[in-house]
Amino acid sequence: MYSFIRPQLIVKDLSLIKLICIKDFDYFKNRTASISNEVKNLVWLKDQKWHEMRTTLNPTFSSSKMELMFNTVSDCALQFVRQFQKSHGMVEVDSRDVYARFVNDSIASVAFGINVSNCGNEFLVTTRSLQKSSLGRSLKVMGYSILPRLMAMLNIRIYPEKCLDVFTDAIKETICRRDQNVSFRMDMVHVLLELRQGSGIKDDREIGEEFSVPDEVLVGRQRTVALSDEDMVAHALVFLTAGTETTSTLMCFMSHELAVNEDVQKRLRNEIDDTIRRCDGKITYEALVGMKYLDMVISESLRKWPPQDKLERICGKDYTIRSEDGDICVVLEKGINTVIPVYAIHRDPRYFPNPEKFDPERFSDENKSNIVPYSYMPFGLGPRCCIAARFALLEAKILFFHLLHKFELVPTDKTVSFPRLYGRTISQRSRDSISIGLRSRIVL
Ligand code: HEM
Repeated sequence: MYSFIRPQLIVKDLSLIKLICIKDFDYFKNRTASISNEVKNLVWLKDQKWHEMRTTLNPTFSSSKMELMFNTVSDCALQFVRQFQKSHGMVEVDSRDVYARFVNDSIASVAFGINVSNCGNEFLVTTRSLQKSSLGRSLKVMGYSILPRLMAMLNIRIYPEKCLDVFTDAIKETICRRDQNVSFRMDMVHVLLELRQGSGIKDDREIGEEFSVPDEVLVGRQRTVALSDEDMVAHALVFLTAGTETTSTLMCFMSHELAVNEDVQKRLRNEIDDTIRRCDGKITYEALVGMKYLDMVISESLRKWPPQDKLERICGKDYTIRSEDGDICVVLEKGINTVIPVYAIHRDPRYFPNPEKFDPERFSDENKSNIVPYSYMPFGLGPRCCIAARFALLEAKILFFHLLHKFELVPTDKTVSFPRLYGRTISQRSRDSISIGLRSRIVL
């Protein structure tokens, strides 16, 4: 999209990728998604401010916070599964649509503290309108990334004011209720409120149990800035926009792979049945994160269908890359856009033999050490990697746990063998609707 404005360099060399994303981070600025503290216009934070905000927000997504949010997300997943249990026989669903609804509900629930099914349609309709891509909005986002000051001076808004009012009212109402102790729930609003009040920050356990979570998520744990109510609205909105399409895309493609790979689905269902038996019928957080095959299936879905198909970094200063013996390899000029083609690397047979095959075994304990460093990056790399990787994995794991406990996923007449992708969207989306049949299981 930006290639006609900035020269682009497509980087496939893994050592160069490491350099751009991790090592020489100061030279390479992020290009796409970012945390923002400006609710009206999605202004990317400048480096120092970004760093302060990122270290402030990191604890929101630590493993210990995920454990605390587990019940809230699990309730959303159970509610989602129950709606299909009401129908008899096989239910055919357009998975893109139903997962988008689930992810919306769960992020609304944890980031805005509201129960979508109780709060009427307005929130949902507004969220949908926010997520519809339009040329006008893409141009505004582009304008903000190129000329942020001018765009702000002209008071050009990325989101319609009415739409922002709905979100602002929703979160302010929740903050008010929580401040007055009218309601309590362990969710992102609660963690953000703790940050605002300066309590509960010390973070503790940071275990990268899940294979897909990049270690760099652990970068910087110090809280450095105080949050205002306005900041909280902005963050909730960024979480909603950054987290919905990516996570529902993962769920969509994972469903497809499970429906067409019966053996994988059967093995996963056996793991689910064993786990629920061991937990006396009620899944716990420890049991969920201990499910190895579930983690392997999700990791392989993210390998074959990475929801964000490329990473982008702009070179912030003229930069010379030298080989180990000092020879000049590449000279990058300030302003060049380096693009890391995640999708292409994930399907490169040098790193993932037989890449079209959906094979969770690549991520088994025995095999995962063979994965070449920097060849697998569904959540990005380095200090700018996805802040909420753990939350996204939690949502996907708990959803598939409850879904496969009650249903078999089967192909329908409309299921295509090889979903085609849109070429020009930010996250990887299927051009064909991904139709899945949900056939009730007899659970003993
Ligand atoms: C399967 C689901 C998801 C995938 C595959 C994904 C992927 C990514 C990627 C590739 C990046 C850019 C990393 C880089 O440039 O190195 C990113 C950034 C980001 N993601 Fe995610 N994401 C997912 C879910 C979520 C969720 C659920 C949320 C929020 C609740 C979220 C919030 C963010 C934010 C705020 C950033 C910007 C971080 C920063 O600027 O420091 N993502 N994500």
